[in-house]
Order: sequence, then C-alpha cells, then structure tokens
Amino acid sequence: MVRDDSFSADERAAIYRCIAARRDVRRNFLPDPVPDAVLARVLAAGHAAPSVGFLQPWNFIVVRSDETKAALHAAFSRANAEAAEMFEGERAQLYRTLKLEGLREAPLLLCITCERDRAGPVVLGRTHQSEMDIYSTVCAVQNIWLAARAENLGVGWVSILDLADLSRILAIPDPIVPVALLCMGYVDQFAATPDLERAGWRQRLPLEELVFLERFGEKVGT
Ligand SMILES: Cc1cc2c(cc1C)N(C[C@H](O)[C@H](O)[C@H](O)COP(=O)(O)O)c1[nH]c(=O)[nH]c(=O)c1N2
Repeated sequence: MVRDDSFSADERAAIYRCIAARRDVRRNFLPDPVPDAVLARVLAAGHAAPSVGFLQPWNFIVVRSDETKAALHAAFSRANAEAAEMFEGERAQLYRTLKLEGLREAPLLLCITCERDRAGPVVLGRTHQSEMDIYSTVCAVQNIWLAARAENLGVGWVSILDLADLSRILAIPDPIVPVALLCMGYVDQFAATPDLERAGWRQRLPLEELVFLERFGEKVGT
C-alpha cells in the first residue's frame, strides 16, 4: 500500500546510499566555508533526533576561530601522545601513522553537548537507565553526520581529548557534558571504505556473525 507518507523507491535508495556512503572524515578538507543555511539544515536534523522523555538535552557549539581550533588541537596532541603509549609493538607503530583528527584544517567544528538536568532529576524513560540522555545526544550526532553527508559535507568525530580540556576550552559549565566534537567541511571526495579499514587497523565484521535469534549466541538458521 502506498500512503502519502510512504517513501518512494528512489527516496529509500537515497537514504540507504547516504548511510552507506557516510564516512568519518579527518583529512582533505577544502577551505570553502560551510554556508549558514546549510549549517542550519544540518543542525535542524540534529534537533529532530529522538530523545528520552522528549528531553532534547543537546546544545550545539559552533567553532570557526583559528584560536579555538588551535587550543583544541593542542588538547588532542596531549591526549594522542598518551593514547599512543597504550598500544604495543606493531600496533603502536601503526597507531602513530594514523590521522585521527582534522581540527585545524576543517573550516568548522561542532561540539554537541548534553544538558543532563534540562528537565530536573526525574525524566520519563531515564528512571531506570541513567545514560539515556547521553544516548539521545548521540542520536542527534548521528542525524547530523548523515545530514552532513547528504549536504556533501565531510564529518569526523574526534574523541581523543580529555573531557575536562574540552569543557575548559569551550567554556562548557559543569552540569553540561560534552558528548561529541566534530570537524566538518567540504571535501573533494569521500572514501569508499573506512580509513581504519584501509590502514589495516580493523576490518568490517560480517553482519551474520552479529545477529542472533531469541537469545544471545544463538545463530539464525541453526
Ligand atoms: C564515538 C566515536 C568516536 C570516534 C569515532 C567514531 C565514533 C562513533 N571515530 C571514527 C571511527 O574511527 C570511524 O567511524 C570508523 O573507523 C568507521 O569508519 P566510517 O565512519 O564508516 O568512515 C574517530 N576517528 C578518529 O580518527 N578519531 C577519533 O577520535 C574518533 N572517535
């Protein structure tokens, strides 16, 4: 049955293509600025995300200044040096070759935060699973990532930073938690596969190994 709110086959194909073609991008950003109207659409996609108790716990901090980007990059460099020490042998060597941020090259950075006390301590849906507001914010991040891809904007998530550094640099007050720092900008092409896959860090897992029937560990069709 085709209803007015049904997706057409073309629309469906576009959505799946966007999901498959989304990449984590942290290199080859073009200097072209992200127009305000495009950013507004991408942020509206974030704001349309589902949220526990309809809390909408997010804030979006837009960073364009070289000064703030440099401070964030310095925080990344400190954390990344510590991170490199946590791997051993060949892994540590390979880690040091990876490009894991595009904080200075990207024309725009976006920090997505979670205001955990936005509606007081008792929130519908968060009563028994306290992280649900954080997860809601991650839903907003993913909406932004996909909308950006549809706008042909590359997005890279940079999590190799101390949260305290992030809060200090972006003046995020205490009850508000930074959830994601994204670098964003136009790129001339999107890779077909994840950078980490091409670098030999990890391969994509076969989906069938991850799907169970009724109980964890019970394979479909066995
Ligand atoms: C929560 C979270 C945090 C990070 C990431 C992702 C997510 C979901 N990723 C990107 C990650 O490496 C990438 O998504 C996978 O390698 C898969 O690649 P595609 O996103 O499919 O291109 C990421 N990449 C990176 O280079 N530096 C980083 O700090 C992070 N941090």
